[in-house]
Amino acid sequence: MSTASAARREIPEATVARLPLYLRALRSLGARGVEVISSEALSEAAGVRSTGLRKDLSHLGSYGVRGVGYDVGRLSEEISRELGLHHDWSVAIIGMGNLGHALAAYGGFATRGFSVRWLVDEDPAVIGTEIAGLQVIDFADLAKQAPESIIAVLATPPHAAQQAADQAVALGVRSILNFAPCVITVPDGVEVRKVDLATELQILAFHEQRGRDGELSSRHFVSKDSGSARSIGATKERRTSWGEAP
Ligand SMILES: NC(=O)c1ccc[n+]([C@@H]2O[C@H](COP(=O)([O-])OP(=O)(O)OC[C@H]3O[C@@H](n4cnc5c(N)ncnc54)[C@H](O)[C@@H]3O)[C@@H](O)[C@H]2O)c1
Repeated sequence: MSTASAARREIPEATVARLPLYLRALRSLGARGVEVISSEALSEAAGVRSTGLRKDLSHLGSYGVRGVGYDVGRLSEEISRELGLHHDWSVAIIGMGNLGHALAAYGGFATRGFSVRWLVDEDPAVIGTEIAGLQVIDFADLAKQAPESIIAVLATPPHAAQQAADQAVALGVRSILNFAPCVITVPDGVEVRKVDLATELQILAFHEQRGRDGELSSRHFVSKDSGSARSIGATKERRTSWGEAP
């Protein structure tokens, strides 16, 4: 199938969200010299059910070879292409406080095809300073320097996030990763993804609490205040079925 027709193919949002998990697992397998992988082993490596994985990959037109599995290199290529990772993306971080500093200093984006090229702030005391080898600029300079297609990472306080998003959108930004704990409104055609560690912690707390409640009720012979109950909620060690790489 041509790249153009692949680009037109509808892929469910839930599948798109899992593609990076498959890609990470495949790259790790490839780095360890694994050339072919069964759907079961790949699903385990990615932490996804194998039936879901087969369905997801069928959206890409990848069905693997029955009884053999998926070619690790080829599938990595297909997923990378589908995710648009065959060229570098330029990223602007907006809000250069604690989080902005940490994100700017993180080297892991570049190895995955995302170059942090602009650091933006509105505070005159911050503008002009150098962070991780880049000079912090304001929106006016971003407008002069940035090409059309950039991804904006919002790391402003929540009260400033909407204004910062509006300014980014006015510059033509169509992709925003929002770290601020608030909802931002954007016009049609602009994609917003949200990262919120506090929400993830709350979900973990929910499961931790459920696990503890279940443990306590099933282990009714252990007194709650005896101090003898084991720690609970530990995750089982995951084992890969393809064994260790040579
Ligand atoms: N998603 C997460 O898991 C997560 C984790 C930590 C922090 N946060 C959030 O990230 C944001 C930043 O946190 P922080 O500790 O770095 O804050 P901070 O106060 O240290 O830094 C915020 C920076 O944004 C700048 N700023 C404010 N308004 C701006 C605007 N309109 N345009 C450009 N820059 C602007 C400020 O000058 C400052 O440099 C907060 O919203 C915080 O809640 C999210």
